[in-house]
Order: sequence, then structure tokens, then C-alpha cells
Amino acid sequence: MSSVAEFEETARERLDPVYYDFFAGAAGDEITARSNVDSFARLCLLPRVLRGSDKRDLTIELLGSRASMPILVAPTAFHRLAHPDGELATVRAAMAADTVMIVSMAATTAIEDVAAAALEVTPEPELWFQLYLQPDLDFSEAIVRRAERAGVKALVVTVDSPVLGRRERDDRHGFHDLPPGMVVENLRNLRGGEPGHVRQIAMSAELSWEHIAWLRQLTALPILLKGVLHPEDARLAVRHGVAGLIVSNHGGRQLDTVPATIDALPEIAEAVAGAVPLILDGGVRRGTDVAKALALGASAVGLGRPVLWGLAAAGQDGVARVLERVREEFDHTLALCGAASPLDLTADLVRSYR
Ligand SMILES: Cc1cc2nc3c(=O)[nH]c(=O)nc-3n(C[C@H](O)[C@H](O)[C@H](O)COP(=O)(O)O)c2cc1C
Ligand SMILES: O=C(O)C(=O)c1ccccc1
Repeated sequence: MSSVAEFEETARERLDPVYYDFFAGAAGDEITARSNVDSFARLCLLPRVLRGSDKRDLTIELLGSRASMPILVAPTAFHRLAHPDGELATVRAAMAADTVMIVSMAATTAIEDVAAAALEVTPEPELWFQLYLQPDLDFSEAIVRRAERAGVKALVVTVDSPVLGRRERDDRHGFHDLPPGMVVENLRNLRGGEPGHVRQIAMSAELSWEHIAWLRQLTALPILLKGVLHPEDARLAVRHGVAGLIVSNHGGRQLDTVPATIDALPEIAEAVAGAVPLILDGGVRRGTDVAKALALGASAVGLGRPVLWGLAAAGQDGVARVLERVREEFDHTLALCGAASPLDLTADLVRSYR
């Protein structure tokens, strides 16, 4: 079974370079995107000996959802650019792996169709919906109702995108909208006759904590904020009744030169002090990365690009193999650290010698 890096190689060979660059690329000089990976590599694991178990349990419980491992599918846009089966392939693999998929609002498959495919795999699909809150609140409400009706179990509000990051690879290619025949299906016909163009997703710098309060009274679903990096915002989020946080820098695609997520995590963990669960995404490529994130305070991690590499390389089977590979690496890491479950991963198992 191949590593995530090998899947990226295969994906790069198979993809149109414009789409490969859309997936791989990030904002500005891509400093943050690189440091997400490099910071994991710089941290050392300090294993314990003579205290492990042959029976390891990777399962977690997160905001009423159950996952067979602390490794989730992060929300990414436009899966049909990676493979003709698009999000349907991804969701089948994620449900077969018995984990949570966070479906992007900017999916190229409608949430109802994603949910129907999930139900063919499991009677109890763990689907969460990622939302760019729209300043037009009727529009926001319509999309929330659509996600609720489809049966999603949580809403993930992305808050790191008051404007879209500048991705210079996309600028060079002139790639700014989907090719003919593909649209953002979740927007199609929402507001009467809308075609579902990417530019209909409004990014707004005027969103505020009041909008989070508004969303809380609109829905009974747990709300997570994605893209929190400042500990003060983490405290504010808890005060606003948010159910969880995703410590994320959008894979380095928004503001360049923000810290690697694994470097930002300890301060956020300290600020929330266990009040809500933390999920980390950005740069997770190996089972050892998962272990480091959990040791430093995350309850789970999200995989963004690795899932896209699996999808581009081999559709549903490729996503399945990426998820199984990272699961297997994480289980192996637990064994080598003398741990029997994610709960055994404590901060003393991680050191920075630099
Ligand atoms: C091609 C691509 C599309 C993305 N689309 C979205 C999106 O629609 N909504 C969102 O909240 N985050 C989006 N993200 C960010 C991911 O959810 C996640 O934060 C990031 O990919 C994690 O880093 P990783 O790719 O290193 O695993 C996207 C990331 C990529 C690479
Ligand atoms: O590419 C992204 O990172 C992303 O978040 C996005 C969101 C909306 C439309 C296209 C891309």
C-alpha cells in the first residue's frame, strides 16, 4: 500500500496541471502550506516502553458522531475536477472507512446526492456540512435547511475567508471557475434559477460573532468554527456556544505566513482548556503526524489534499487506500509509542529540540 506522498505523485501524473495546481497550490509564497508539513517533521516523538497493548482501539466519539479512527475527511471543493465520480467516490470511501466526511459547500455534487450515496454504505452516515455563511441571511438559511434535510450531523462554518486567498498558481493559469458542465451544485436553484457559479459564493469581510449567534438560534445542529488560530478567538468561540473548533489555516490557502497548525495548536488547547473538542487540519500526511496532533491537544485530524490525491489516483478505491494507509500508520505509531488508544497520547510524548 502506498504512502500519501506516492499517491500525490500518481495524482500529479494523472491530473491536468491546472487542476493539480489548484489542489496543491496555496496563497502567496506558499510558506504556510510548506510549514504545515515541515513543522510536523521537526517535532519528535518520545515513545514510552513496556506499557503497550496488542489490542488497540482507535475509535472516537465526537459531538455525537462516532468514527472508527481520529482521522476525518476535511472539506475540499470541486471533487469532480479530481475524478469523474467526484464527491460520490469520496463519500463511499469515507463511509466504508467508518469515519466523518465534512462535505464542502463548494462541492460539485449536491448534498442530497452525497447523503444518498452515504446511506447506501451505512445506515448511520457521519456527514458534516461546511458552510461559507452568506451575508444574505435568507440565502444562508436556505442552504442550512437543505443540509439539515439531507441529514447532516453538524455544521462547520469556515471563518478564515473574509476574502478568498490569492493563489498565484491559479492566477498564472487563469483558473477561476469550473469548466463547462460542472457547477457548485449546492447553490443551483437555491435562490430561484441560480446556475451555481463559483462566484455566487460570497466571501464577506462583514461577518461577525453576531452571525454565529444568529446561526445558533436558527439550527439545533452543533456548530464548529473552522480556521481559528488566535487563542482569543478560541475563547470567544467557546463563549458564543460553539460546539467545537477546527484549528486550520485552510492548508495555507488563505493568509500566507500564518503559523503551521501544529505550532498553533498548543496555545488554542490551553485557551479552551477542554471546553470544546479541537480538530486540527493542515499538513497531516503520516500516522506520526496524527499522533503528534492528538498528543498536543486535538481530538481528531482532518485530511485535505491526501484525500484528493487518492481520488485523482484511483477514485473511490484511491480514497479508501489513503484512509486505510493513514489509519494503519497511526495504529503502528500507537504501538511504537506504548499507547493502546488515542487517549494515551499525552503532551509529554512530543518534544521540540530545535
Ligand atoms: C483544493 C482544496 C479545496 C478546499 N476547499 C475548501 C472548502 O471548500 N471549504 C473549506 O472550508 N476548506 C477548504 N479547503 C481547506 C481544507 O478544508 C483543509 O483546511 C486543508 O486542505 C487542510 O490541509 P491539507 O490539505 O494539508 O490536509 C480546501 C483545501 C484544498 C487543498
Ligand atoms: O479552494 C479553496 O480553498 C476554497 O476554499 C474554495 C472555496 C470556494 C470555492 C472554491 C474554492
